[in-house]
Amino acid sequence: MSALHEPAARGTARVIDGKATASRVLEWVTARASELERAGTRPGIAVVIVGDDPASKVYVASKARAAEACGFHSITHRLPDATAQADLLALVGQLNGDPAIHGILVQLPLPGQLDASRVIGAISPEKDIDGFHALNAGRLWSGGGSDAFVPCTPAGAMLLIEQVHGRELAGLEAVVVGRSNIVGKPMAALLLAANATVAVAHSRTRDLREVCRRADILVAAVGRPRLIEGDWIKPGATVIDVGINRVEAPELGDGRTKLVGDVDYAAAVDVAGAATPVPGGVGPMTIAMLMANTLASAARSVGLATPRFAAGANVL
Ligand SMILES: Nc1nc2c(c(=O)[nH]1)N[C@@H](CN(C=O)c1ccc(C(=O)N[C@@H](CCC(=O)O)C(=O)O)cc1)CN2
Repeated sequence: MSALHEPAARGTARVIDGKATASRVLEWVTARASELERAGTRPGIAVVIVGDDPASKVYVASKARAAEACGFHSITHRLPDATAQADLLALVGQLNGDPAIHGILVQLPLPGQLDASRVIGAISPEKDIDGFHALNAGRLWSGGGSDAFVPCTPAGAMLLIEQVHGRELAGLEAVVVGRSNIVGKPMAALLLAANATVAVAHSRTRDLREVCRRADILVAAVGRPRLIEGDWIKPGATVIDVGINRVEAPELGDGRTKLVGDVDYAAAVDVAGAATPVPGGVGPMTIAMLMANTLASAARSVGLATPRFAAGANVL
């Protein structure tokens, strides 16, 4: 085992600071965007939100703020809850043809009358900064990574893993708990592309605890508050918590709530070598990587190579 892969001693998990890493990515994007604009292309992003989901409204506002801070041209389309599929598809079609827009994103989840996979399928793959279009998913799985837009949450999680292990994960076992198209599956593809040995576990996996205990890198993305307990974690493992669950917090009084991940963080830090907190771990990386994907799209639209941010190994 190389020095980079050596686990920390029990009880001393390093905190992987997603907020700080996201700031570094955003600074880097801002600098590259300004160079691109000086060369004649200002990156443009369009965010579409349908309905009034409170969390979605917060995320969309954060995306618009980040885009403006990066110097992008940014527009947000807010559509009513009862929007018809045809109207949403018409808007996507219009944005596909707008040369000032390099990245299009439709905030999920969508109201029940709308078919998310048809809407995602209507976004031009060259403007699909979420990386959810089947063509980009296929490119990711078939190793055509340089042309693919990689979904933002897994791409951000990989940058956090890179800080602990570097880019080469050969010899390490990774377990991804969760098999969504947005996180679990692309996460597995990225870990595999970095040469980790990858297992994807889910609600029907037999003896999930034992499967998790094999992991040198454990990624939790199931949306079940504190599902992963301390004794599910291999001592010294790197634990990446993608879950963002709002739970009641009686200790705060006044019926208040708080965010927790899919991992019991207090227990995990006693066992893991490194771990992401919630909030402040993977979450902030999602928006930073969205800005990086928009920058990449704008660069590609004028035939330039895709600019890439490198996190650097063992910088924690
Ligand atoms: N079209 C998309 N829809 C959704 C995506 C997505 O990537 N594309 N992901 C999530 C929501 N999301 C971005 O859209 C998102 C979630 C969480 C965070 C974040 O920064 N979380 C913070 C806590 C924020 C809080 O206090 O509520 C953290 O974890 O520290 C950013 C973006 C679903 N929909």
